Amino acid sequence: MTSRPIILGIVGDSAAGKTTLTKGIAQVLGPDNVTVICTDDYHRYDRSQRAEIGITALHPDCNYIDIMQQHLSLLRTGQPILKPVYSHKTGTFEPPQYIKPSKFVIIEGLLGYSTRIARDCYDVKVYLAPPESLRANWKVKRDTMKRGYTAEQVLAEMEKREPDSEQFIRPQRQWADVVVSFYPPKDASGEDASHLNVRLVLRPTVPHPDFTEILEQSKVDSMPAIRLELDRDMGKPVDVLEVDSHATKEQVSKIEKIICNEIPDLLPFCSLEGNPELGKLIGTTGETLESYPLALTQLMVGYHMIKATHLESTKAVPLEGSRV
Ligand SMILES: Nc1ncnc2c1ncn2[C@@H]1O[C@H](COP(=O)(O)OP(=O)(O)O)[C@@H](O)[C@H]1O
Ligand SMILES: O=C(COP(=O)(O)O)[C@H](O)[C@H](O)COP(=O)(O)O
Repeated sequence: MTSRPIILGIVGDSAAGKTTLTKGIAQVLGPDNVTVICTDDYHRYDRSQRAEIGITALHPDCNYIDIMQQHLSLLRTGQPILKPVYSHKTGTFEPPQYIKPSKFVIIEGLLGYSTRIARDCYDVKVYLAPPESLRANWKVKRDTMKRGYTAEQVLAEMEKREPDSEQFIRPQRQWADVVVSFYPPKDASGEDASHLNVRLVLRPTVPHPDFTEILEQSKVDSMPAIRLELDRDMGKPVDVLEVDSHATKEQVSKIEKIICNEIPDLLPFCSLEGNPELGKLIGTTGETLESYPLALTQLMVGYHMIKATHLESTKAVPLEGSRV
């Protein structure tokens, strides 16, 4: 048991898939072990005030970033918070909620990495970056089905938000340890969620599993379903792991082994054998979807969270003679 919660950040634009990935990871780690916080609750203005002022929810001035930061720092040290509550249903605020952090805390939202103090609170930072066309489809589908907007209203809102997306949301990609982009394969006719590939940008800000074997294989085979390349992201060197939707169970299990060999207690949480929830997600219409690219994404995030737990428990044991 670590002395403080392990904090995962999931940041990205509206409808980039933050809530979906958060739910999947919470399911994989066991919902009772996870506290989820959505930073939309820190909006400074309600929906009608925003319209009146002419500010979008993506602008830092439209959010209590200072209070979000304070709460992040409290959660990191295991302390409770009294969190504001924003309702996407009514566009107004509801009574605050008392929240005590569990073993793992997932903070998902638009501006989670916008300040250094906030960034320093996370153990693992993920940024979601689907292609803009896919995000627009996801947003139209979700906001028309679940948030009461028309498709025209959603598209007009996206256009209005674009300058703030460019200035405040997308630059946060640079702070992520892992950038996740689900994308449709080139030959895909639609955007069936079970057929999306994933591209994982792995920054050297955290130590990733040793994928040398995959790198060697990628040099020999032409376009294997799972491949690793050295690349650059925002100008900086990174590893890129890509998983195609048609990867086989054997190929996925091979990666799983590489990851779990290093951290055996990942197995019950994160292997296809050990956890039937891995790689599953609930689609917009409530349907259950299953995908290996999603399973490996959840596995990678789980790996970093469990690893952070180990690092923390090593730190928590004082070295002999270190007490004064
Ligand atoms: N990995 C994914 N695969 C398939 N569909 C997804 C995925 N992530 C998100 N979606 C779709 O996009 C919609 C918006 O995702 P959501 O998680 O609500 O985004 P956010 O929380 O970033 O606003 C969801 O309703 C779902 O239909
Ligand atoms: O962009 C988002 C964030 O939510 P998400 O990342 O889940 O899309 C919402 O549009 C704002 O919170 C404003 O809400 P509203 O639409 O209620 O005015």
